[in-house]
Amino acid sequence: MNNVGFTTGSLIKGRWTVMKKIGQGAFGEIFSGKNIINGEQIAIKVEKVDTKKQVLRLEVAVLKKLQLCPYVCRFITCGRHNDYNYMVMELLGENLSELRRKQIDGKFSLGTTLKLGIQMIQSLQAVHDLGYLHRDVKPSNFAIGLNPNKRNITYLIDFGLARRFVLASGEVRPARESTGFRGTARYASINSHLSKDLGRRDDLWSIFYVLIEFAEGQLPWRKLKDKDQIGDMKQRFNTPELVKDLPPQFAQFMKHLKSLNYEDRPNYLFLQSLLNDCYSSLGLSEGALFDWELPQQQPSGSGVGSSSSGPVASGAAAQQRGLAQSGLNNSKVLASPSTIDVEASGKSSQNSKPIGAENDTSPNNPPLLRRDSASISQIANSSESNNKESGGGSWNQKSSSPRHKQQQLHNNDNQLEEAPTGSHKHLKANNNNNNSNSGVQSGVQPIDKIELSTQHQQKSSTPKCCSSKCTLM
Ligand SMILES: Nc1ncnc2c1ncn2[C@@H]1O[C@H](COP(=O)(O)OP(=O)(O)OP(=O)(O)O)[C@@H](O)[C@H]1O
Repeated sequence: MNNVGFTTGSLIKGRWTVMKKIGQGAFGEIFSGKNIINGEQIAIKVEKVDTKKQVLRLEVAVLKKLQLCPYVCRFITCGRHNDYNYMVMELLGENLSELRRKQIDGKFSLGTTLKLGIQMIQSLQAVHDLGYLHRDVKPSNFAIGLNPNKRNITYLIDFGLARRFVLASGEVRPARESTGFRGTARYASINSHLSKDLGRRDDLWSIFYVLIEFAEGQLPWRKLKDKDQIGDMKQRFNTPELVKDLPPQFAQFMKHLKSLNYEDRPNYLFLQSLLNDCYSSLGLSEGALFDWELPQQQPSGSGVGSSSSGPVASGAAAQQRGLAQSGLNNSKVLASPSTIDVEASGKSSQNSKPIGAENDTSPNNPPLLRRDSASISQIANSSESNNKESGGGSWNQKSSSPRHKQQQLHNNDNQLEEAPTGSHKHLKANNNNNNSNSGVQSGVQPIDKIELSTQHQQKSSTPKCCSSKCTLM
């Protein structure tokens, strides 16, 4: 992309100075920058105004509506500068694809994988409960916080392929007969390969594949480029064989996903409980550090999130990592988990804090959920499982998380992962079949219209900072 108008030193609206390019996606470029008035570090996503398939408008619309979710990147403002539309947002740290590639053997420890899985499920649940599908879940679309005290929080980014899946009535939109492929080939669900309309289950399938890659360092179809071949291989591996080298909870995870129909609400709590149980069986403490917080895994400084997580006691931390990597179930080794946390991270209040109740989604208490009484089978059989969805918009708006309060106050592994394919970018032959069997149109234009036409209904949750300024809106 010829980025005239967005070069280092450019000043946007007299407030945002552009620093350096930090990301290149299929749909635009991302720059780091700074608010010259208050010094806040920011990220700016830009898209040329004459780009054939513009997605920033949709992304802004979705991101604004998701601002109450503590696991979604904070939106700051948007507008137009020279020949570019831009969106200013919170600057995050490295994405999970970059972090995985920095690990020994290109994989995360099982402990880190499980904790990431729990956070990722929580963020997707929040998005779904607000009535949206993400449709491009992949490691590079999750980034950790930039500040040292947020490097244990994973934020979902990139809503360029998001889609509203509920009608104004709150019911799930009827599935379209054929929609074409949506997402990124490596992580897309089999349904996407089959051109089926995507539902909440499909975002969870992508999380499932992501977690396998995190834990094993690879997926069986990693070397394939052709999306149809990848789809074929996913079908072949659509059995517990895919997770035979992982703890049994992964097979149970898969079983639950397989049980879901298009319109079903996944049992997010059950899936998190599985990961939580697996984590407990490793004997790791709730406050255990993520792999990148451990001393030998400090970022090299090349990424945007190169902050240190504080002083370390390398022996304890390395021991923790070794245990997690090996998957040993030896709780005695970690007999003093809080000591390890305190020594290793220097931020004990956060990492060694007991985790709250199952529905606690506080970002400062993110890694695990406590399952005190209900057994997994009880949870699986609860009313949350396989219910027919009756409405979205149930994100916990009473969240007392600091992030939530803050929002109210002021409001690539891309070569490896491949670029996303979706309605915005690859309007392929399948679009001929995009007519809905329900009369709901498909493709980017109708989706945009739906997104934008629903804006006013949700205005109360829209940050004030941009309501009048956003030329994109
Ligand atoms: N707020 C942010 N802070 C820091 N880095 C970011 C931020 N937003 C995006 N990035 C970086 O830029 C990369 C690309 O961003 P994004 O996914 O939004 O663009 P895209 O054009 O939609 O990409 P893709 O084609 O991969 O879907 C991300 O993987 C991430 O590394």
